[in-house]
Amino acid sequence: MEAPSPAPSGSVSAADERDARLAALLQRRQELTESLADSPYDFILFLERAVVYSDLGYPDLAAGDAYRALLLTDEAKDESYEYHDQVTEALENYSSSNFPKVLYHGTLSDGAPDLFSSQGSSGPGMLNTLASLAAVRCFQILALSLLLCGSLRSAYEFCERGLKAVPDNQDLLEIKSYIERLARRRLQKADNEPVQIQELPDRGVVRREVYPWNTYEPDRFSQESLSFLNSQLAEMAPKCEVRVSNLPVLLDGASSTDGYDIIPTCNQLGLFAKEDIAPGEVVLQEYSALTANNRHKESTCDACGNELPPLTKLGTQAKCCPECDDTVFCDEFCYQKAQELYHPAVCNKDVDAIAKDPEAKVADESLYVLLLSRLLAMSSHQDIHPLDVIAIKYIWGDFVPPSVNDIDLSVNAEPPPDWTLPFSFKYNIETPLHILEKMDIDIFANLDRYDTWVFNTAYSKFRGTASARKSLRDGRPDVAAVHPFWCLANHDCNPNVTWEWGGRMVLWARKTRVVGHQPGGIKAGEEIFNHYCDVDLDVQSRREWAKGSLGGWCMCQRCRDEAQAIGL
Ligand SMILES: C[S@@+](CC[C@H](N)C(=O)[O-])C[C@H]1O[C@@H](n2cnc3c(N)ncnc32)[C@H](O)[C@@H]1O
Repeated sequence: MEAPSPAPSGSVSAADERDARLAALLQRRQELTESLADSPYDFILFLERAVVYSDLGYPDLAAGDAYRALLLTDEAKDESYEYHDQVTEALENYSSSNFPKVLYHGTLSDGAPDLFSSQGSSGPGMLNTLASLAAVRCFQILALSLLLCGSLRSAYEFCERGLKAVPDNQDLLEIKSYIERLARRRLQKADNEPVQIQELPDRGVVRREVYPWNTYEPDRFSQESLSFLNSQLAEMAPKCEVRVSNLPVLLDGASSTDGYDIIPTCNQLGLFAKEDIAPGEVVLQEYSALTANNRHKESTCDACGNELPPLTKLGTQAKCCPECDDTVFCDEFCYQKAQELYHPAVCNKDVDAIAKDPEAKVADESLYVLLLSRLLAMSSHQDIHPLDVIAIKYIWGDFVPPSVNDIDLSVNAEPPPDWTLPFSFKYNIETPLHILEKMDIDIFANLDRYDTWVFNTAYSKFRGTASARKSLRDGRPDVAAVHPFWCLANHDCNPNVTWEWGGRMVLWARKTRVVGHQPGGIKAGEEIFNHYCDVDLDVQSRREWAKGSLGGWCMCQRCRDEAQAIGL
């Protein structure tokens, strides 16, 4: 075999071509985002950006844009709708001689030619033609993108809605058969067995990353970030400080490195003792209003998530919001915190029932979307970008580099294993937009704050850091919270602290350590190690658990020693 000849100088390698294509797509995305800031009701721009997202390999973001475009096509068709006039104005420059290229996609009107030809090529007729064609394009992008994200039931529903308008549309028919094929494979059904829509899985996974255009992530290791975090920490944990911690790289599964003296490590943040802390002493006490409760009309504080105080003969210290009686707080402190941080954005806005009392199988999802809802209320009330809300700004979302997430874009490709952010049309796109609309936020004109990628970034930060409490009645998770300082403490299966969440999240120095029942207490300079799992479990169970919750095989000293001792 001949050795490959070196590429002639000046020739472009495949990698260079790929990089150039990526750069051009990112540039186009930026331009379209800026155009949308100027003309937020132009559904053609949303569709164009959806296509760019698809080409970049972000089908979830493509679905988000196609869905906003679809909502705007409805606005265009009905004069009585809220944004009808704005859509009409935004689209007045399109005409039959300046027809949007994004609508030249196959024969969008297959099976229903009259639907489009009879509507006209100027004025309101033109608007209707554009809206009808764009709606079909939206259905195609939604169906295909949601299929790629694994949200099969929603993909199928959009296919069906599209086929109702254009029954012979080839793209939609093909996508429908792909969905059925994939569903049969996932449900382990034979090729000819019918698939019922209700049985289609709707939960998939998408990329979990700092998007290339996300300028909101701080450099968490910079002196500026550390100083800010430590100024905030001073009151809740006076004997601790935030520092860079060197942690083992988590592995995907069993490895032979348990006995090694040196294992691969990476830098993250962690909490450290600045002074000696005595056994049993409180290490940290943190208040958070980034909480969620998925039971409608439950007796918990709207702000901190704690059980409301009981009614005594002298009454109760609980306090209702004077404007919306259904919202109750533990006491004056929680009421004032809510007023300061989020409540005016949702007061009397009819958001209370959204995502409440869910079926058991989506109890977790409902808590995450309710945490997002609280974050959106904080962002709106504090008039800042959601990713600048202090409660999440410095949280690391266990992101992986965008290059690791790149995909094969063919319809037959499975999501690659590195996609780890749970996704569904309902919780990542539809419900957040519904919540914003209830809060009287214009979901088109405020795209810079409330774009789909912003929701995904917030979800990445919640997953892995939110703590949940289970109901004593039925064991379902019904209250959740994010405590951004508590969650800076890393995990160890021989922890030196333990935690409890009531109205505050509290960390205590353990009186006795798990390994060898050594006395507790933490020396100045030592790292604070919390436990994310039940440390009484055996090493195998702890490591299985850690794969889901910590992000990989736990490599703490106790796990490595115990695994080596039993020859795992
Ligand atoms: C709740 S955060 C802890 C704070 C985090 N280190 C930071 O920089 O913000 C949980 C993440 O920290 C890392 N982590 C925590 N404990 C660890 C350990 N014992 N070994 C390796 N990584 C750990 C994992 O990446 C995990 O997903």
